[in-house]
Amino acid sequence: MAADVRRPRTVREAAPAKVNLFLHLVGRRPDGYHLLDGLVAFTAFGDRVEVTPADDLSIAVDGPFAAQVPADGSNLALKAAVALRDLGPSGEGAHIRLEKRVPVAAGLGGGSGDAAAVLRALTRLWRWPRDHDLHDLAASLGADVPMCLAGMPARIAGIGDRLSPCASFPSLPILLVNPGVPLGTPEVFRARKGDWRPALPAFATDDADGLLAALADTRNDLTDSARVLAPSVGTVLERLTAAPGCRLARMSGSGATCFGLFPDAGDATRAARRLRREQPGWWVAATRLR
Ligand SMILES: C[C@@](CO)(OP(=O)(O)O)[C@H](O)COP(=O)(O)OP(=O)(O)OC[C@H]1O[C@@H](n2ccc(N)nc2=O)[C@H](O)[C@@H]1O
Ligand SMILES: Nc1ncnc2c1ncn2[C@@H]1O[C@H](COP(=O)(O)OP(=O)(O)O)[C@@H](O)[C@H]1O
Repeated sequence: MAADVRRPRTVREAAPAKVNLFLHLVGRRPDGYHLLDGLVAFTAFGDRVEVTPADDLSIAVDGPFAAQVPADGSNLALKAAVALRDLGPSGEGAHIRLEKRVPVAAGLGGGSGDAAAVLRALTRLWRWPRDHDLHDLAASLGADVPMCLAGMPARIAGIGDRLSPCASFPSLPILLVNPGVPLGTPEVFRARKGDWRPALPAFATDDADGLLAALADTRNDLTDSARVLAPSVGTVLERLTAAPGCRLARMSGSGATCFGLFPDAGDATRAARRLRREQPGWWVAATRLR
């Protein structure tokens, strides 16, 4: 029997939620973009992307947060597909199904993660060489897209587009909590006041205790401006800080999602249950770093 050389009918890719474990602002470029020093990691929780062959490019969005994102050419997932197709020789199409499970404008890199997952999925569907370098294409879609394309824990520099992957990383339980207030990234950067910091030297991220100790000397420099725009960020941080077993409570990216790191998964699950009961309007997800 001849080998099956047909194209795959469906390719699925995860779009994990991104978490900024710390985020320091170290300067500003003439074009207004901020220079960052940070540590980014991904969670076992995220959106899901599925691509199937089609003549043209199209997208359909479902899932709990589908109503909050456009299902047209302004969706970053479809923009990524168009940019990739335009780079290739054959002008192929695909239908994209996006399951939107991550809250939108939430500091979890939702749109960037979707764009990165579409790039991974389509290069598989269209059988592009595995080593094709998509960094510049990803960077043209957004500062966060290259880190989402790499999809691994990394120190970040530049405007977030320069990555130094971490050699090893603990699979710590993490609780993600969003107070249900969308926060626009440009508005939060614009509202930020204060000086620049020097970039930190590299530090080890091999085990939970070492990582938590190193993170104690860091922060998210966008927290104060996010709190001014969305005071409920402060309430979420207070509740996470008070949760038994929470070793670090902090905002991710430009907010408003905050996270708690818990060495014990049982503590994270119990805190999630309590917060869901007491704050039914909040979005709460207990997951792990990966
Ligand atoms: C803040 C971060 C931290 O990881 O995450 P999110 O809160 O978006 O998840 C990112 O830097 C967001 O990256 P991303 O959302 O891809 O940004 P872009 O679309 O390129 O830029 C949106 C706007 O944010 C501001 N921006 C973004 C990145 C950066 N290093 N400096 C900036 O000042 C600029 O005003 C820019 O016009
Ligand atoms: N696939 C997508 N997922 C989320 N947001 C998207 C997407 N495509 C476009 N957007 C738009 O991008 C903006 C930022 O959303 P998102 O990427 O979730 O936030 P953040 O940058 O805070 O992580 C929103 O205003 C949203 O309408």
